[in-house]
Amino acid sequence: MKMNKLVEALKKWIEKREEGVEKKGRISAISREIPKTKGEACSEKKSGEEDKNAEQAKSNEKTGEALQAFSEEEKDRGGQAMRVVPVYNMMILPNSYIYFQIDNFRTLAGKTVEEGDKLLLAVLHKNEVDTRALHKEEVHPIGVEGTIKEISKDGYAVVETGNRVRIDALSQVEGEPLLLQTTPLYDVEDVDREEAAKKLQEIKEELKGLVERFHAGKVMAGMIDHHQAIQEVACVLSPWLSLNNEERYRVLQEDRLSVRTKMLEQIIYEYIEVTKVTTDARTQQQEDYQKLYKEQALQKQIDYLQKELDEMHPEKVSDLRKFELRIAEAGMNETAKKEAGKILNRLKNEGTNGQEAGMLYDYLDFVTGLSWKKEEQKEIDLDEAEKILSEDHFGLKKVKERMIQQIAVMNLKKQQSGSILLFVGAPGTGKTSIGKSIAKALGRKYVRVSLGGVRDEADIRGHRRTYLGAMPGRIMDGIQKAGVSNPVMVLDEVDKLSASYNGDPAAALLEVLDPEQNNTFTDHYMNVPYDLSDVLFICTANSLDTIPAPLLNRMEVIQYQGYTPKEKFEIAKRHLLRKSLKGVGLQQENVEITDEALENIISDYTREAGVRGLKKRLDTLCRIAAVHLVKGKGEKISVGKGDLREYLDMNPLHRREVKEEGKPGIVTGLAWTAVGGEILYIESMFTKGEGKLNITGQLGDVMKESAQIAISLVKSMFPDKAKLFKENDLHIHVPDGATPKDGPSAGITLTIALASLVTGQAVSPRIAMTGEVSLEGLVNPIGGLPEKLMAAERAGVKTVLIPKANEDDLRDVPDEVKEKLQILPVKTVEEGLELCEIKYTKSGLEVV
Ligand SMILES: Nc1ncnc2c1ncn2[C@@H]1O[C@H](COP(=O)(O)OP(=O)(O)OP(=O)(O)O)[C@@H](O)[C@H]1O
Repeated sequence: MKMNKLVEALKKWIEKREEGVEKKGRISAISREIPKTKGEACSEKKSGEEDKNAEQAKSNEKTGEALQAFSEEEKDRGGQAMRVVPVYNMMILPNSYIYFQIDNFRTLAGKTVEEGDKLLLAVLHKNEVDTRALHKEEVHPIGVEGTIKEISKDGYAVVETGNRVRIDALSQVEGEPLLLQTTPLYDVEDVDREEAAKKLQEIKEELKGLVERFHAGKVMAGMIDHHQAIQEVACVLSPWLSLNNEERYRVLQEDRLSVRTKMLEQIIYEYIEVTKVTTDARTQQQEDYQKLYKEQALQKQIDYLQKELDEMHPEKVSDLRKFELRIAEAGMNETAKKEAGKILNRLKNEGTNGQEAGMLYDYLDFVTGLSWKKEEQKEIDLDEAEKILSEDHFGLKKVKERMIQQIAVMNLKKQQSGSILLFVGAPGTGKTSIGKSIAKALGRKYVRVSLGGVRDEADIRGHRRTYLGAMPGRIMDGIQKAGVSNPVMVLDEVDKLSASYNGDPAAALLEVLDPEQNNTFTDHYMNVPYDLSDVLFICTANSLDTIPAPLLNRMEVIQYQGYTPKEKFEIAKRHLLRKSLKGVGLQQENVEITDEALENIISDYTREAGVRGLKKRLDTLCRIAAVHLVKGKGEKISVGKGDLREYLDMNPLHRREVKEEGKPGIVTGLAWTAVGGEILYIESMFTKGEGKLNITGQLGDVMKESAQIAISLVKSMFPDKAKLFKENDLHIHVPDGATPKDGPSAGITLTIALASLVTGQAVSPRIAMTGEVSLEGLVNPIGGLPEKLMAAERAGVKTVLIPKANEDDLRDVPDEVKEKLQILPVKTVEEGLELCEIKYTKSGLEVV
């Protein structure tokens, strides 16, 4: 903008100047090019003497008293009052035209400047100087005389310069023009004029070539043509020259015309070259930008047209295009987007019939099918959540309470996930299905991932794509099925994971569940990170024994105790029957099962801690009702206790009930199994022999050790009977022979069985017991107490001996079970013996 203004102003001025020259008679080109020599300057001075005298008089008049400031001597030496225009970083050359911005010029020269005013251009040493009180030391010794040729309305002042002068003295009275004393300086004319004219022409051509690239190129080229001397060109270019003040002054200082001309040539050519390079670079950059903008604009147009076409013919949208759209819209992170883009390009290059096309296609289909967007955090109404949980599941108070706590914390912390819960319990106790209700209560998608039998790390983390038939892992597969990034994911049967030579899946699961790492979980197949931090993980297991400790550490265990017959009855009435009816398309009124029949199904046709078997029996009854209905035998079937044998087509299950009568050496024990609690008998017997020990019934190492402890304890408690162990072989058996059993909790049962054997005193089969025993005879705590007590109650046991340390666990035992049992906590084997009425004296001598 500024440059354009300057160009305009210059143009006008040059036109005007040309007119003036025409009128007055053109100044010879040579005289402009080559400054006047001393002789010429003198002769010219004479010819214009009259005018000059008049001008001088006018100037003197203006300054008046200011002249007084010079000493008489100085006045004699030619001291005169003159307007001094101090300049800085400007190209000041004799016999040329200098262009000033008008405002700037007025500041430097004074407000009252007029066309025709004489002045002296002095070069400052420093930029910031108080020009109203200028001192000789502040200006360079050589200046240039000049006359104001024009003060244009366009905002420019033009000064025509004359000779160089040496500034001998300078004096200033504030508010008055400067007084100065100068001596004219004459150039040493040592140039060949013709040669100089030729060089000037060359420079002008070069310049014209350069300005052609500019916006106002034509105007500028015209102006260049009018320059009649190299110094004029240099002065016009002054604002754009990258020279400092001193370098500029050095040109002015030079007396020899040949050297000065060379300097100027060099300066101008340098300017031309630098400008060429920068404009070339700029043009290149502009071209690059233009190309980019053009490309973008074209791409936008293509996208728009493609979209229109796709909308008109959705059936014709190609798979590649579909992937393109899905990648753009999926909300993927940068890495995933890049990877998907790369694979899409490979697919494009390969073509749909290429060797790898199938694999590439599957990959894109998978990653673009995932939801990458973060789901919004929902505020969950606790009452509503509680209601949903209660509607779907009967009982399970502890689980529901814990879940409500979790939701409250998630609400407070504005998080979508929280602690990882591990539901442990017997099959069919509702561990998996409550996960679904939790998802419903949270208003989130539910997905179940079964980990049963997983042995390969790749099952969790996926196969690398280089494998033939590579697939994503089960976790990412689950996420894709859920279609959201924040589902409730139930990892079923984490206790059934096992390590193999293909890596440890539990270790991979650690990464999935660890909140520190799971926001960048990288499935090998996807090869890009995915944020799992919003997924609410719930794990289920039947037992804790096989879960690796590091994995267990990350979870909060919630035990499922198994249901009492009463609870099963309620579950069947409220939930299972309805589900079974729905499963076969019947209504409530099509099947009537009497309460007695239902109780009988629970007691005689199922033997389980959960309700899965019960559900199967109800399904059978509903199927029979369906056949009945379809055959037109009636709208409804009624099922009473007596019909069960026929309808269920099975014998009542053999109920493990306690024996009626006790026998020495046989004692009732309690066991915990993955399917709930069970009663078992420890049987012991002496046979003729020589002190050998026979253990049968598939007992594990720990249980065998418990038998050894029991023998040692009995020997020490009944020393007089110890010889029995030496003289006879001892056989210990635990039915069911085919079921493996292990664990230390049969310690007390084994000890009392042996005590009963050696003393010949029978223990009532209605007394059952559980507890680990130490060599000291102390009874230590055991696990699974609620299940064991439920089993005892089912089997008709009346009294149960439990370790004293397990007393607290009685809180988890249903009241109806506690009501039916006499539960006796014991600290030592001695107490146990007493309660079983085995006579025993501390000395061990008084055994009856
Ligand atoms: N408390 C309950 N209320 C209502 N229905 C229940 C309850 N407990 C279990 N069920 C029902 O029993 C069936 C089996 O439950 P589920 O599959 O959740 O058992 P699970 O504990 O996960 O078993 P597994 O350990 O074998 O996986 C489901 O149909 C479930 O709805």
